[in-house]
Amino acid sequence: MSSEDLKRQAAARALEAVSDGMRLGLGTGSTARHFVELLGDRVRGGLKVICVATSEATQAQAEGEGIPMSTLDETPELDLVVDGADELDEQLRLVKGGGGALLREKIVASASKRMIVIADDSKKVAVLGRFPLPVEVNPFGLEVTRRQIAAAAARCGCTGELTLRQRDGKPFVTDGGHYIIDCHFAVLPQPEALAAALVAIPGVVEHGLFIGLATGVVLAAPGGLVELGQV
Ligand SMILES: O=C(CO)[C@H](O)[C@H](O)COP(=O)(O)O
Repeated sequence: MSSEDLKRQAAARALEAVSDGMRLGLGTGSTARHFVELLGDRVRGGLKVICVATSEATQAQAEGEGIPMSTLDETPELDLVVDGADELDEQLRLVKGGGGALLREKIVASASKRMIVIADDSKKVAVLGRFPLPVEVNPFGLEVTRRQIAAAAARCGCTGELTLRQRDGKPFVTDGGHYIIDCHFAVLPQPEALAAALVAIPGVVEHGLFIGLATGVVLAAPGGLVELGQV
């Protein structure tokens, strides 16, 4: 079974948690893309939902599927967000932002009663950190912020290369107009302490550690689906 098949299976399971009248957050990335496609089928079949996207890319996909879309200003309370992740652990702590949408993803997740994460089982790790931690930063004072991230991380037991994310030879720019520094720490021994240290840095807009937000996880493995938390 291909990795895309596994992602679609996880997406299909999450769709079972959706019912008529729900206000939904739509995640970003290749796994969330399957969910939006499957949701589009259900909407065309008569399901009534209103949705908020976590990125311009997802907004465009959802509109193309004919899914009724809203904004967080019009719909500030959501019932459920379904999103992917770059890494997750047994405690449902996540690393997100591989697709660069972490800020909107976190705002949408914070507005939602429940967050179901969908992924193939390669994303589950014993200790977070194998996937470089994305940190969204203001372009102003980039080098100051980079040094402050390195110092704060070292106090939390994390060392490694900090690289400015690039696309086509230029800094990658998020939907919010910010840059992303990818932190290659290999392990994050104290995720909560690191999260608190990063948000205290003035130039840091947001970081990719999602702690206390996911309420359920659907992992697709070749042998079947594995669920963590409440799905
Ligand atoms: O955080 C994200 C985007 O900012 C994605 O959810 C994450 O990168 C997972 O993507 P994929 O489903 O393509 O593996």
